[in-house]
Amino acid sequence: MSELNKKIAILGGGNMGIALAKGMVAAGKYRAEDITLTRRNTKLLEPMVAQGYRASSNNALAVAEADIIVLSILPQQLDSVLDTISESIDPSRHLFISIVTGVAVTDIISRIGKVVEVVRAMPNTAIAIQQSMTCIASKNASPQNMELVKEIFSAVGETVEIEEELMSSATALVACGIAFFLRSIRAAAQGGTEIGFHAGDALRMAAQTAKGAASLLLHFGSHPENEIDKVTSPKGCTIAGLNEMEHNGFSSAMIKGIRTSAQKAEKLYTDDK
Ligand SMILES: NC(=O)C1=CN([C@@H]2O[C@H](COP(=O)(O)OP(=O)(O)OC[C@H]3O[C@@H](n4cnc5c(N)ncnc54)[C@H](OP(=O)(O)O)[C@@H]3O)[C@@H](O)[C@H]2O)C=CC1
Ligand SMILES: O=C(O)[C@@H]1CCC=N1
Repeated sequence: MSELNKKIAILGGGNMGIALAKGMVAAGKYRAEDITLTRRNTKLLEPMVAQGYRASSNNALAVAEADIIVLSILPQQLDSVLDTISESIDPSRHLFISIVTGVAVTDIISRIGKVVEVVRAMPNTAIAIQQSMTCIASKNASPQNMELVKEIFSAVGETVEIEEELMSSATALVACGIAFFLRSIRAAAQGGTEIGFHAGDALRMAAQTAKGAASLLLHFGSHPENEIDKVTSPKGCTIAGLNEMEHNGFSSAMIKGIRTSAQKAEKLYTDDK
């Protein structure tokens, strides 16, 4: 069965569920009519229905009609959703993709009570514009299904396969990371406004500069310090600004924030029990 013929049920049509659905269709590999999004308040899915997607509040029916099931609910919503779909699951047919933070493959299997293939994926919100960084891991998926999941997420950005044990770290670095970089861009724009630019101009200038910095690393495959060395003139203003930031804990704040996020991600599901 080609990807274009597979039916997909995205359980949890919220921020990520919608972004994934849109990204998959925009990438040209999937049809909106083959994707069903579920949520309890289906009224909020009407704009998606207007674009050809299917919407439902019936998770069990959506699963029964699908080949691929994407779990995109919050960790604290997972158990009740799995309980409502367990009878509709056919392990010989269904492939599960879970983007739920902090939930292991074994957690899903033991809640369902059936040995289904589960691939965990950790994308970020840039999936909406096919610019996600998605980390993928599984303990029990076949190589073919791993390949299929990689293809799905490659259509909406870059992918990397990691050990499942590193999934919480991946959550902090790539999923939460979007917010961390956005906050640093906001801070740059606030600095820009203080030194003379209108807020809108400062934000555009900061965002394009951040894009340029990331693009340099991705284009040359270089280390940030190599690129920084090219900016910092001796006795210049860049090193003066950089050192002031470091004296105030810039790198340390980012490192500690990422570590705290990873620790929180690891406990999101279990702490809720
Ligand atoms: N946001 C992000 O950047 C990222 C999030 N994640 C993970 O992805 C998952 C989804 O996150 P996100 O999209 O941000 O969260 P949202 O809260 O936006 O989406 C969750 C959706 O699940 C729906 N939902 C809740 N209960 C049910 C139910 N019983 N049946 C069907 N749908 C239900 C909610 O709608 P309703 O209330 O109408 O039912 C809501 O639309 C989380 O596990 C998160 O940790 C992973 C990577 C990045
Ligand atoms: O904040 C959260 O818990 C989710 C998981 C990763 C990004 N957002």
